[in-house]
Parts: sequence; structure tokens; C-alpha cells
Amino acid sequence: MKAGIFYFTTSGNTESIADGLEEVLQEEGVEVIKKAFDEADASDLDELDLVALGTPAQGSEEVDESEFKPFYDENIDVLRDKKLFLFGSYGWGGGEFLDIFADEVKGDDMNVVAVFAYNEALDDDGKEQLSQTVKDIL
Ligand SMILES: Cc1cc2nc3c(=O)[nH]c(=O)nc-3n(C[C@H](O)[C@H](O)[C@H](O)COP(=O)(O)O)c2cc1C
Repeated sequence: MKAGIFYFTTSGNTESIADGLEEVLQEEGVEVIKKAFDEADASDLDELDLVALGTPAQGSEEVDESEFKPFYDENIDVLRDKKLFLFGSYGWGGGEFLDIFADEVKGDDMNVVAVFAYNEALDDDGKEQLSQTVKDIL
């Protein structure tokens, strides 16, 4: 099992979830690569079984349109063959933005295995929840 974690962040909160996800996957024995979208390209998706894409809530309950959505759109055919893990940080909306996006991508025939939204930065409680989410899908 090989996993890739790709994310956009404005103030580091989504990045904290990406870091936590990397740790819990590695604890489960999964090989992981982790990159911000601006460091990643399509070739990074080669040989990945699980792809985790991260975004903060932006706009009005929307995903990031500057880097997250373009990466998704550009790689949509490759992503269809992966297990997709959506994650992100929100401020006040309870994570609704990510559920909305998960519903959208199901229309693209994506195999969404997990959706993990967390309020602001990942803390110890969040890490525990993330660990359980990962155990459930492996
Ligand atoms: C322009 C802007 C729009 C936002 N829109 C939402 C929103 O619709 N719902 C929400 O829950 N949080 C919203 N937030 C809060 C961020 O999603 C939240 O602070 C998040 O933790 C930022 O994560 P990051 O540090 O990874 O960028 C917004 C923040 C900004 C700056």
C-alpha cells in the first residue's frame, strides 16, 4: 500500500492535518509521500493506491479554487482509479464544505473512502479521530 498526501493551506491548519495523516498512515505501515500542491505534479500519482487531497474551507462552504480544485480537475481520470481520501480544515461551518465536495465528486465516479474535516488545526483529539478513520479504511 502506497499513499500520497497533497494539500493546500493558507495558515497551516490543513497542513497540520496532512502532517497528522502522514504520521498515522506510517504507524499503520503505509509508505507515504506528502507534498503541497504547488510542489506536486501528475507523475506523483503513479503507483499510489490511496490519494489524500486536502483543502481549507474557502468562499462560502467551498473548496480551494486556486490549487486544490485545479489539481483535482487536471488529474480526474487518474484519480478515478485510486482510493480518494478528502480532508480539510474549517472555521465555522462544521465541515459542510467537504461533504458538499464529496457529493460532487461521487458524480465523477470517484471512490471516496473517507472524508475528514477538522475545526482549525489538528490537536490530540483530532489525531485520535484521524487514526480511527485510517484504521477503518485500511
Ligand atoms: C476567505 C475565507 C473564506 C472562508 N470560508 C469558510 C467557510 O465557508 N466555512 C468555514 O467553516 N470556514 C471558512 N473559512 C475559515 C478557514 O477555512 C479556516 O480558518 C481554516 O482552518 C483555514 O485552514 P488553512 O490554515 O489550512 O488555510 C474561511 C477563511 C477565509 C480566509
